[in-house]
Amino acid sequence: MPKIVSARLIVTSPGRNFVTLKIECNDGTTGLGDATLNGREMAVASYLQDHVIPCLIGREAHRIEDIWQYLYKGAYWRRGPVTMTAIAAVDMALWDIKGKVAGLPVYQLLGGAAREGCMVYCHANGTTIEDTIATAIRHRDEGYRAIRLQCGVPGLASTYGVAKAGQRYEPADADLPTESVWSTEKYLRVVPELFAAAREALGWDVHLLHDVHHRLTPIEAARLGKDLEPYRPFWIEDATPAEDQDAFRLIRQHTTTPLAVGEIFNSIWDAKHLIENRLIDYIRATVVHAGGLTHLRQIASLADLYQVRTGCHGATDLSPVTMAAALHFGLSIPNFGIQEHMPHTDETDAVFPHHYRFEDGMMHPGDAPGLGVEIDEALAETYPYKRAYLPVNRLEDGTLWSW
Ligand SMILES: O=C(O)C(=O)C[C@H](O)[C@H](O)CO
Ligand SMILES: [Mg+2]
Repeated sequence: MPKIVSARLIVTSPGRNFVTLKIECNDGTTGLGDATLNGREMAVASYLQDHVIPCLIGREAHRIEDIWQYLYKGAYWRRGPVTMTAIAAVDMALWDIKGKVAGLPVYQLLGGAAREGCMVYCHANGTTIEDTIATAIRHRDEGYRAIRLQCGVPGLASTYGVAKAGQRYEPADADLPTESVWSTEKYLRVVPELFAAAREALGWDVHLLHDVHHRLTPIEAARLGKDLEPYRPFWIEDATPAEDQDAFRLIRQHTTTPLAVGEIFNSIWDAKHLIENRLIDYIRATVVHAGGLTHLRQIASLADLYQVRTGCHGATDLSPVTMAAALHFGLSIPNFGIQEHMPHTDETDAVFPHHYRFEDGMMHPGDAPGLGVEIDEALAETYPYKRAYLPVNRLEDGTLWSW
């Protein structure tokens, strides 16, 4: 049985910040786990460095469930994004090690392939409806079967999900948070127009998605859901902040547009009420922020009982280690729905060489033993950490709002 002899953190910023945990065993096997929490990276790094790593040394790497329980129950203080991201990093690294020792890709350890690949959705965004649709057409021609549409809102200087001209979309800004201005009224006018134009241009053979990003009240979200119904969206995401879980009951009373929630959830307890009351259709909790494969498996199993499918978060702040873990997971579970795919920069891909691949609208984790991702530590060292934050949002009168 391999025993853990060392664990260390690699913090690197090849275009954006990533925190990676590398665990090494006495037989020389190593495993990687993603510990990135956008805008709060160093909190997780410290949690791991100061409080988790000392407890790992000498443990049997194959005892994944026991180590998970030890870190969760043993901390006394349970749940929360920092704790659960730290536990997730350890969990991913241990599955990686188990796969490498077994000579099997992680999806085989999780039960084997339940489908040929994981359908992914990409992002099309633009400052205007026309730009957004031009990008969506390009993505459809690249083979994507599902596309998320976000466009600029006339009258607002910037909008969530929309890149600055000529740049890739990356929400975290260096140094201190930028402030953006939000108007629900202006937003609610443009989104139905975007979807009408998209169906006109793209037809009906491609899934269309949209992220509201926590900005609407329940009744406004209900109106958006109704307005989009004629265009059959695959889902609207984070239609209202999910701390208020009964709000989703109100949205449901008004619309059949499917609802996706959960990218900021970190535990099964965040998702239980929404799933058991059939208030959502897709659960977006991820490997990295929801306690690793060990815990996400429990969330997905609960969801499966209620015909809720997965739609895991996959923005660029989730490292290639998480992307690989998500694909092993998605390939193996019965109730996979869709996986978000926002390709990383070339710099990030060079730091994290990987085996996952995109083909014909689907992604596959590859068949390398373990997760199938490595880290080029020498290259990682050339990209030092840079403090960065997500923006904050205010209404036009200055009231602080959800971003
Ligand atoms: O990808 C999505 O659906 C997002 O909402 C992206 C988030 O804003 C981002 O991951 C925050 O770190
Ligand atoms: Mg989102």
